[in-house]
Amino acid sequence: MDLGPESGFLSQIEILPSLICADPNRRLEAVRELESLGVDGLHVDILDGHFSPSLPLGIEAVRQLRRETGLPFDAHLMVADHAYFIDALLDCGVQRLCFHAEAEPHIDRWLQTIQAAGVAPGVALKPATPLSVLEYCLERIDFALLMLINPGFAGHKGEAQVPYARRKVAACRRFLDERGAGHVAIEIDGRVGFDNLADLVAAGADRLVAGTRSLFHPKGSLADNLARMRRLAAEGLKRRKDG
Ligand SMILES: O=C(CO)[C@@H](O)[C@H](O)COP(=O)(O)O
Repeated sequence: MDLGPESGFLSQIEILPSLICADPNRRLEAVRELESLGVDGLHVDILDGHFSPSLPLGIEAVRQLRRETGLPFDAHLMVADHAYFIDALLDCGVQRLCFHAEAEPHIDRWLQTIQAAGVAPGVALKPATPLSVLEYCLERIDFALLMLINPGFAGHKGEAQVPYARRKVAACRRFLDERGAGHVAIEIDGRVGFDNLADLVAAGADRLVAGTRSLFHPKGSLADNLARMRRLAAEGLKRRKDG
């Protein structure tokens, strides 16, 4: 699905700061700074303490931030109850919305609901979930979100990226291309860092969820870290294009 320029998302490799990685006491300032730096959108993680073991950001916080910024919201549900959260996020005004295939027996129904609301739908997969789950979603989705860690915590608290991250991203790119679904973007989430992002882009990732190992890395400013991410993303894309 090509949403075109009205989707609000701009560049080829997108860098999407993960809101749960910003200092909760400075979240609004961080959003303002990120907007001034020209990021492509904000990644909005919603965890419910049930499907995923933490509760870092609530719907009301998302609603308040929505009023404060014109940046597109790229929402990622890691929840058990899709009826409540999909309705709430559509009401908040997000531009993209994905949910986990593992948590939903009626995937196609929710993709249609999201699409009918004029929002770009996506399906998210936990690390060990096979890509075959995407087979009959391809006509409906704008993106596939590949989690490269198990849903739960941003970097300071959680586990390492899975060792097969690059292999899964490359396999997903092939899976999509072989089915004529090259327009479906691959978004990657979980420990995307300065050390691995060029490789992951070279393997086929189009959208990078930027967290504690890159954009919010404590050693640099947001501006410096973003510039470094952009350089590495461009290097990875060149490698992908050069084959
Ligand atoms: O979604 C989650 C955890 O469930 C996180 O992966 C954040 O979205 C990004 O944080 P880093 O792993 O990049 O620190």
